[in-house]
Amino acid sequence: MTKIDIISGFLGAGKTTFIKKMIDEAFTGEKIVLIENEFGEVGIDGGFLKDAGIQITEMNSGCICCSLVGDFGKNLNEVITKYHPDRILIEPSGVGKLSDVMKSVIDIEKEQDVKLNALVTVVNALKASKQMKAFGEFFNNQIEYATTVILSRSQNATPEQLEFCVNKIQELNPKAAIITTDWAKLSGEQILKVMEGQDNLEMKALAEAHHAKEEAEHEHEHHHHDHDHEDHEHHHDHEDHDHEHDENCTCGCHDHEEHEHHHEHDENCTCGCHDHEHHHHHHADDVFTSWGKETPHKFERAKLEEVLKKFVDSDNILRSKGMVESTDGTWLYFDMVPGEYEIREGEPDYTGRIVVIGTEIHEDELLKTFGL
Ligand SMILES: Nc1nc2c(ncn2[C@@H]2O[C@H](COP(=O)(O)OP(=O)(O)OP(=O)(O)O)[C@@H](O)[C@H]2O)c(=O)[nH]1
Repeated sequence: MTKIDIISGFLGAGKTTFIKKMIDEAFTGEKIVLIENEFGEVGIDGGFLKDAGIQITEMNSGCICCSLVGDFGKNLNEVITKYHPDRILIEPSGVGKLSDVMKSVIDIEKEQDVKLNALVTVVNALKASKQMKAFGEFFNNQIEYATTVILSRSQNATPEQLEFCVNKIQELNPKAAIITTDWAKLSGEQILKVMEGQDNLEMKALAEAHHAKEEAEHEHEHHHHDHDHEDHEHHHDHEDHDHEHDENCTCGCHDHEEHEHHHEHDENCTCGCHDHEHHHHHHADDVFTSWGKETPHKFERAKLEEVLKKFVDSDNILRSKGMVESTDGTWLYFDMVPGEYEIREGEPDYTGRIVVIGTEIHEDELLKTFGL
């Protein structure tokens, strides 16, 4: 029996850092496969466990819960048949919906000797409330379906921030265990006990129900499209119907009251969706854009800092990471999430790689910013 754990969390929350800790401390002796889904085209994280004997499967250029859903199921099946691992860790892209990833695993449970095990969501304690507001559709889904929520950076949060964050999480999911202690102070074993100690039956049922509801609404939208021009009255019926369903919209647009008048107010919604009349669910691919570049360019460390500082201050860049050669011959690995960035030295890689993910990003501007 292979255990399948899903470690979700918004862009830059700390999923990879957390997985690394658990592999080092809690999964020793187990045969592990890590399936990593990076939203960006250029895989960055894959290299870090090369030497740890962990089998890594990277799926890039899209989201395993939307554009890559079929490939994901196939990949998962192959991994199980080929490696018969003790445990598969799935790290969905930061903008994946946990319920959709769960659904794919639940489908595989019916065919293979596997068990959907821990449902963990990593949340940045310093940014949770802002991200919840801005990207609710993706962010909240990851919290709603988790059985364990683990806070990253809790050591840097004020007591008020921490309490506020926990209250918000509990509003969305009163049942999840929430790990609020700085995870560096906890052993991997302690965390594993919490992760595996939660019953996930209810969450699985909810995820299946959620999926079925989305499918039905999707059908309904198609139906709506089909009848748009043929039958005017019918069209109006459906419009009213849309209004009735406003309160169920999870699009992350902040003002649901205004949503009732969505025809006039479309342009104010920040959800990135261009067509409110017909789309009540969004795919990450519609809302977030990722840009990736492989480059031999040598960077001054100061220049890289300047770029990352600019990103930290911007409203639309949500994540940047990569590794580049520096002008002094060392290699600079960098990570940026809203509010913070870090640059550290690392091993040379086959070429420099840069990823930027955000809501309104333009390739030509980014090339200019990086001096490429
Ligand atoms: N101070 C602090 N930094 C953290 C913590 N967790 C993650 N980070 C930093 O946050 C950045 C992003 O962490 P990752 O583990 O790569 O986050 P991720 O969720 O895998 O990010 P994606 O690649 O966007 O999916 C890195 O610079 C980490 O060092 C934490 O608990 N405390």
